[in-house]
Amino acid sequence: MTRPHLWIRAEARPTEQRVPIVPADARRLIEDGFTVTVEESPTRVISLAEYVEAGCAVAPRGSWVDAPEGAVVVGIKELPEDPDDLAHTHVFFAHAYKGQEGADRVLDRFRRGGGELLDVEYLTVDGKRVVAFGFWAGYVGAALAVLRHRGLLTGGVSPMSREELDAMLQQGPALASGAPAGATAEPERALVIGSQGRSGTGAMAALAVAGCALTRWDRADTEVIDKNALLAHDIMVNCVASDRPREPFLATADVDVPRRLRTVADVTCDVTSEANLLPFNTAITTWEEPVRAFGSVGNPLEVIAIDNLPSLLPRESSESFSAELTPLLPDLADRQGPWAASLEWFRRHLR
Ligand SMILES: NC(=O)c1ccc[n+]([C@@H]2O[C@H](COP(=O)([O-])OP(=O)(O)OC[C@H]3O[C@@H](n4cnc5c(N)ncnc54)[C@H](O)[C@@H]3O)[C@@H](O)[C@H]2O)c1
Repeated sequence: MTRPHLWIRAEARPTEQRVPIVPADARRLIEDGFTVTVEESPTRVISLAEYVEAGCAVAPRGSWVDAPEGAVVVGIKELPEDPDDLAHTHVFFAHAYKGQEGADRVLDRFRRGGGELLDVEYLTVDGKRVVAFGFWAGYVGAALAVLRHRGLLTGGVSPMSREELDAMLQQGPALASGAPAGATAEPERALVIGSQGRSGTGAMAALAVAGCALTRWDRADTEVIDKNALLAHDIMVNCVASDRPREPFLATADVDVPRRLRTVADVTCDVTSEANLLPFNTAITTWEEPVRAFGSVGNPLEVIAIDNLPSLLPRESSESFSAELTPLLPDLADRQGPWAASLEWFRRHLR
């Protein structure tokens, strides 16, 4: 069976520490007959030595442009601006099929160079995505909401390890001011909407580590939205994959009513979409300024809507992404299964 040469490129973004294939999986692929080359990278969370130990060849950063014909270049986020023409097969998240900014230029680069895009977002089986970062997105989003609620998130955020994050979560809920000595703090009430999905599962896991009292809602629980029940939580995490407009979970009018709810993590980040289920917020927040406040000073509703949450836990995100991608790679040479589905999207958009 043909095994293509996999070329793990260095990520172009200076803040991106993730990698699509981790050394343990690279080793398995090499044992299975693949050749794996890994580029040097100043940002990757995993050291080059671990790849060398696994049997990978090493190449300079950005040398994929001269990779042998037939090599498949694997990355996570966007390619660098150069070169103009893309001649290889590339596996990454290109965000090129929904009219996104810069999408035409990406497709033009493939058109001119004769290369091929196998976008990870479109690797599907029976229409369902098979490689995604959802779990860790939900985990980090929920964790940041808890830390904010406890007064432990006051500035920007940057990539960290799960151990660091969990250690902060395990400090437990803050005691109310004026509480008597020896009193124990009540766990925060936290609601996850979309709790059965990938990010919802991750959110539930982080909230459990934090010791919160959990409520989980999925589709059946939001057919009729019990607004009073929703507002009686301290923390809400929105993990819903929503593709059409419907009754919002929280409307602008809900921001100014008396409510217990104070902190929202919008993992979904559909902030500019007509499917936005939290329409009082129309912009993402950032690593530098993760929190935006709505409502009055005495009754704020604080929202965290960071759209690159998995990059904040680069090692765990890389490991789970690699675990999902690696079993698909034996079908890559023949463009079978999910590869055929992704290739079909590319061909349709290249016309
Ligand atoms: N912020 C980030 O960094 C980041 C990273 C990854 C994914 N995401 C986004 O998070 C969202 C969820 O992704 P996922 O991988 O967890 O999706 P998923 O398909 O695994 O899960 C979505 C869940 O939402 C539920 N759901 C759908 N409509 C609902 C409704 N009206 N009420 C209640 N539940 C409903 C589904 O039943 C499912 O359980 C997507 O919009 C995705 O783009 C954001």
